[in-house]
Amino acid sequence: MSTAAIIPAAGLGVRLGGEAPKAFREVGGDSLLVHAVRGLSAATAAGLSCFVVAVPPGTEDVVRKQLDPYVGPAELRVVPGGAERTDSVRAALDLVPAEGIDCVLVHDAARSFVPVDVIERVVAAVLAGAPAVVPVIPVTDTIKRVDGDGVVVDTPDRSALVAVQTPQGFEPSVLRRAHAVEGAGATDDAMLCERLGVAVRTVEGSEDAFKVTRPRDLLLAEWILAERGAR
Ligand SMILES: Nc1ccn([C@@H]2O[C@H](COP(=O)(O)OP(=O)(O)OP(=O)(O)O)[C@@H](O)[C@H]2O)c(=O)n1
Ligand SMILES: C[C@](O)(CO)[C@H](O)COP(=O)(O)O
Repeated sequence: MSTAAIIPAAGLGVRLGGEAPKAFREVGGDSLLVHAVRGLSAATAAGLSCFVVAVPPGTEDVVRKQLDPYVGPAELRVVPGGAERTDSVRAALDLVPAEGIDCVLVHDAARSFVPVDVIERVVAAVLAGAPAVVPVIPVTDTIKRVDGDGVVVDTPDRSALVAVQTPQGFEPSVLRRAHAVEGAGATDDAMLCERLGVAVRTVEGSEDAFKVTRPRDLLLAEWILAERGAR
């Protein structure tokens, strides 16, 4: 059994702010990207044999050196990312080995602290036959749909809503088919599969798999590291 991990890490992090691209921002002395790669590597039951990381163009050599100590025996490939997340994933997918891979994970560098059990659940579900798998957590706010003027249209039944995280897992040919079609407006890879009519299965995610998006998320990241260190 062999898994490849695509890590889109080419975003600028406009909402986070700061000088460096988001994946290079440090928490506890390591970049968010290093935390993400270390997390995936720790999921030994996932059988990771290859990492393909999409990075801001021009940073490929620096990233290769930075990540090399954390990938263990797995192969490391680094590619320049694209304008949108979907473009970065597609560029990385082109470098996933064509043979011998049973599962492809797509994992945001910005979801740097995903617990091992979430990663392993996603891979296990793909290996059990699900073509596409996403980790999810319940929505805790009441969600409303609004029109262009900000007026509430309706309130969807919250029990049928979930928040979607990464890593998302795919049977390799399904992900390739999904990315072969126009990806405009897709904010995750499962959405591309949905457009093909592929059934996307959910597994339990974790609050620790939150996406570092805004400055206060860095405080949560520091807290998670401190809590894990204290265990
Ligand atoms: N062109 C892009 C845009 C995003 N990403 C990656 O996709 C993940 C999720 O994206 P998001 O958190 O939205 O990151 P940014 O696009 O960097 O954030 P912002 O929208 O605030 O600029 C991140 O790991 C980010 O690096 C990417 O590889 N290529
Ligand atoms: C892929 C993702 O993290 C799943 O929640 C999310 O869709 C990324 O969205 P963003 O618009 O790039 O923040």
